Amino acid sequence: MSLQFAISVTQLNHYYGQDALRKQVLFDINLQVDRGEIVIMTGPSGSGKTTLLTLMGGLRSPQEGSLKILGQELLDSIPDQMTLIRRNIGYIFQAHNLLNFLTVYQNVEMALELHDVTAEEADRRIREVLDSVGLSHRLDYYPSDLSGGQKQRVAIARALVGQPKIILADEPTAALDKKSGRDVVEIMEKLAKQQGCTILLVTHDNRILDLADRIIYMEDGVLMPRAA
Ligand SMILES: Nc1ncnc2c1ncn2[C@@H]1O[C@H](COP(=O)(O)OP(=O)(O)OP(=O)(O)O)[C@@H](O)[C@H]1O
Repeated sequence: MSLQFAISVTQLNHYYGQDALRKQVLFDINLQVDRGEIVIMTGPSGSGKTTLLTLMGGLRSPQEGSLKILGQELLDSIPDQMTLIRRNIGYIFQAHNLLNFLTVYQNVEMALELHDVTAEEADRRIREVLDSVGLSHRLDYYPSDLSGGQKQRVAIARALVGQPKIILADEPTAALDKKSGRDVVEIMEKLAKQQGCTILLVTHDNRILDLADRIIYMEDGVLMPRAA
C-alpha cells in the first residue's frame, strides 16, 4: 500500500512547452521513498532533478503517471489538496529565499504562520530550532549580517520549524565551503532523524553522499539506482 511510503512515483513523465516545442524532460520515473529515509539525487545539470523535486513538492502539476505524497495522489488533485500537501513539506533551496527585511527569528516565525499553534508554542519551537542549528545568539540579526553557512542554517530552521514529514532540498550546500556544507547537511540529518522526517536532497556535492541511506542518479530525464 502506498500509504507506507512518504513518496511514491510511478511511470511519471513530464514535458515542457507546447506543440512543436514540446519537449519531454522526465521519462517513466519510478521511485518509492520510505518514511524516515534520506535519499540523495545526483546527476548532470539539466537532467531533470529540479523538475522532479518541484513536482514532488506540489509546486508544479504532474501531467502523466502517478505521484503520491504521504499517500495523496497529486495527479489531477485540486489546488486545496495541493495546499494541504505543501504544509507537510519543508523546502530548502540554494538561494535560501530569506526575507532581508525580517530578522532571523522573524524569518523562521513566518513559516509557522499557516500552522495552528499558539504564540507560546510558536516562540518555543522557533527558539528551539534556531538553537539546534547553532543560531540562538543571532535571533535579532538580519540575513545580510550572516555568512552563507549561517543563512543556510536559517533556511533549515525555517523548513523544520513546522515539523514537516518530508524535506525537499535542492543544492543546499552549493554556495558553501566544505566544512559549512557538511555541517548544514549533518544538522538536517540529525533533526530529521529526531522528527522521523524523510529527506530528498539534490546535490552535485560528492562530499556529502555518505550521509544518504540511498543514492539515486538522474541522467537525461531517466532515473537510475546507484549503490550507496
Ligand atoms: N520552465 C521550463 N521551461 C522549459 N524548459 C525547462 C524549464 N525548466 C527546465 N527546463 C528544461 O528541462 C530540463 C531539465 O531541467 P532541470 O532544471 O529539471 O534539470 P536539473 O537536473 O535540475 O539541472 P541543474 O542541476 O542545472 O539544476 C532541462 O533541459 C531544462 O532546460
